[in-house]
Amino acid sequence: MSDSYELVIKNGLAVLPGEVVKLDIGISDGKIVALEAGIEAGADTKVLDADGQYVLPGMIDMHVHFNEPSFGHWEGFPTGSASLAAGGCTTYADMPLNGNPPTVNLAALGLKADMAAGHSAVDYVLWGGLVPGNLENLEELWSTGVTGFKAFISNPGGEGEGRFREVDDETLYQGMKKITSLGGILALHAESDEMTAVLAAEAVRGGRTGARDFAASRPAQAEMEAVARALLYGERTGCRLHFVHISTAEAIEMIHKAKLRGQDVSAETCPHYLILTEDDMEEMGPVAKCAPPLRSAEEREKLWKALAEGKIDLIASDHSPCPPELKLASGLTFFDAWGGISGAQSSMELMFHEGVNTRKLPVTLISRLLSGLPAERFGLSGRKGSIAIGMDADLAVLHPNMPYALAASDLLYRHKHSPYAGMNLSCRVTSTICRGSLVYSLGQGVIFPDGGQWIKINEGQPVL
Ligand SMILES: NC(=O)N[C@H]1NC(=O)NC1=O
Ligand SMILES: [Zn+2]
Ligand SMILES: [Zn+2]
Repeated sequence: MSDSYELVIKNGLAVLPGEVVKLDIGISDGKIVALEAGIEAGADTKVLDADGQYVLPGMIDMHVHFNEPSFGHWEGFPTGSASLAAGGCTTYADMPLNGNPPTVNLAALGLKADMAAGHSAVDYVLWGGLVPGNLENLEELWSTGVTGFKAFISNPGGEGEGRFREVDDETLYQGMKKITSLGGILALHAESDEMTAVLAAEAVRGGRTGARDFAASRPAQAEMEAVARALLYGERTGCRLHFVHISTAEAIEMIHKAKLRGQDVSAETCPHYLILTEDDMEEMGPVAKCAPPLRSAEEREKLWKALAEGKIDLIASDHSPCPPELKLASGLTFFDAWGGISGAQSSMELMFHEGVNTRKLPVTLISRLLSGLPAERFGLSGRKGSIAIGMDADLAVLHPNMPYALAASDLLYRHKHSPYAGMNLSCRVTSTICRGSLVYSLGQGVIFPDGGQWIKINEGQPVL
């Protein structure tokens, strides 16, 4: 029996659903096949000694922008996925923007899938988009295996003819009806375009173009108004909803109340809203610009409280990279600079560092937000998101006490800028395993750069 394992991870603290147990993990054919103390490795078995380290389910990052096709010079599947492998992520979801053409019909999905195939270090799923004029394309996207649909309620920015556009209210409503009929789910960037557009224009007209002016142009009520509207439409259409990158506890509370009323809705936040503040945005400059913007330290504390109370469903990075000149070129105001934070490589370390080591939250809670809950919400939990017999062997080994200063040169992004560069972290991902293959180790870097597979959510199943 022992010879049949291809890999055994020995002596680690395995983060199982609800408990942490010191045991060995036996892996065969890319699956977890044994969970017990004292597994014996055969002569041909590779052994990874995780003594003193946590073995977590690999992160499932439901929100990255890798920018292909056409904007691979901003990021790309090879570099983006390598950075995720180095951060303990084993499955990610690529957004239908900021590549061009955006993923809003079958042809564009095919283009993106071709660019990803053979170029990803870890597994992935792909989002389709809901935009004005593509209602008729949602069914073909869904039946081909997209994980769900993404729409913007505010202007997504970006470049190029044919770029992704925000939805008008009628498209949002009709889109929800259609997605309900398919059995799909709609992810929303929820900020009021009315409010943000008027406030931004006023600020720019008045010459108020600094970091704090940008933050003031996208206030909490812009997020709350868009969440309220989408919840209303969701209630009337029965559409399953997922709110991406929620930045305020008030909006989390609105979503939580909708859940209690019986709505099928989930809320995501990102490490940057839990770690950084508006003060950091002013100090660091556009490298820390994102939308919704970073908030006050007080707001950040309220978000941690909501997280500890179980009101947040999942953590995702919203890695939205760009070339440095779009952040830093001389003459760019804060409003002109690209809005998006490069952070995907650091999500697990940041959440462990701040959530577990500093704030003393349970490892099982943080792990569930990074892996278990996203898997359950997006139809992956039969294969991924937890450490259990029969699951894909998607694992991250994390040393809980390995202080290091994150250097720009550690970042595997195509462009090595991030608000986290220079930060002192207390813990470190030392190995990442995807379907039983070691894809990253601290000593060797990214090892298996092209083995990731597209996990088609709906493949082979009739569209409801
Ligand atoms: N277009 C795009 O990626 N926008 C993202 N960036 C950001 O900071 N928030 C977003 O929605
Ligand atoms: Zn967004
Ligand atoms: Zn995004």
